[in-house]
Amino acid sequence: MENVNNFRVQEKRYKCPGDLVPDLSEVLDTRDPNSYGYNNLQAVRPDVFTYSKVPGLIILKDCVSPDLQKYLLKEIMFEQLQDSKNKTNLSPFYKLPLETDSIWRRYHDGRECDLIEGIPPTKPATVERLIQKKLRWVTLGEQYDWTEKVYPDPALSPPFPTRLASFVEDLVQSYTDYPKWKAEAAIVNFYSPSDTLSAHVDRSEEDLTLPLISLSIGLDCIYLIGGSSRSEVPMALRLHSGDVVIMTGPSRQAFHAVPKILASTIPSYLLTESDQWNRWIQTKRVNFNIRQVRNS
Ligand SMILES: O=C(O)CCC(=O)C(=O)O
Ligand SMILES: [Fe+2]
Repeated sequence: MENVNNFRVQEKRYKCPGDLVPDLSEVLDTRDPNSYGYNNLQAVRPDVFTYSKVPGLIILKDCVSPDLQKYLLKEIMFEQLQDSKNKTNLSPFYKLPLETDSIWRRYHDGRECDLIEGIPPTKPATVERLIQKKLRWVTLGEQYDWTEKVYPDPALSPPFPTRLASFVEDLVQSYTDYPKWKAEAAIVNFYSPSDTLSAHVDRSEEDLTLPLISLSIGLDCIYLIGGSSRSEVPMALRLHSGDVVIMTGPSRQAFHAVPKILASTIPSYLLTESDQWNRWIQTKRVNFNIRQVRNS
């Protein structure tokens, strides 16, 4: 049965519209010792787990403090998003205002009804719609060229945010065999409850054995990770705000996907800011996917 797409079967099982909740009875949850597969977790240290069926995967539960989570979200929304060197999925389609007039700042200042001009044939859209629905990713540091499928000249790229870099570099140093690993590029993914990310392997970096870091803030999600082919049945893992996953060893080149974002799971510590902020984060999962691009 080598060519049965077992990954697809599991994606379909968890994918469901908006606020609906799929059957979670076969989802591993590091916060619930009674959850499916919990007995296959090995605790390397308290709150640091490996999982026998996905060799190389390291799960760091609750690894990002609430203060650091808020700092990282603000760094992205207020600082990185206003820099035209950081590409977003909106960049080719809208005339995005930048710096202190950025779409986030307008949203945050109560100007969510402002219309942002589209680049023809794209029609204009409100700040509200761009921030709440259409913004799906922004890239940091070395900017991947999705058309040419390359990382362009590093000399032209904006600097990688320093606090994010040092935080994840310390994690890679502590938990993997790659002490010199450097955070050079990141894609920050924004998901609402109806958004998904389909099965893929990240293959654009020069050395595909170097670890890849995935840091999650906001709503919980179901993360699927399998093996080197789509025929392998993936494990389903519930990720919470503050969790980090390190894909190293064989898991670095394993198929993975996000078939479901779980509505109404926002931790209360993320809801202590302005009304606009709270209204935004309440329906978002923000994932920082961080890579070393160059062969050192
Ligand atoms: O959102 C996630 O947890 C995964 C994102 C991902 O796999 C990617 O950006 O390549
Ligand atoms: Fe990925």
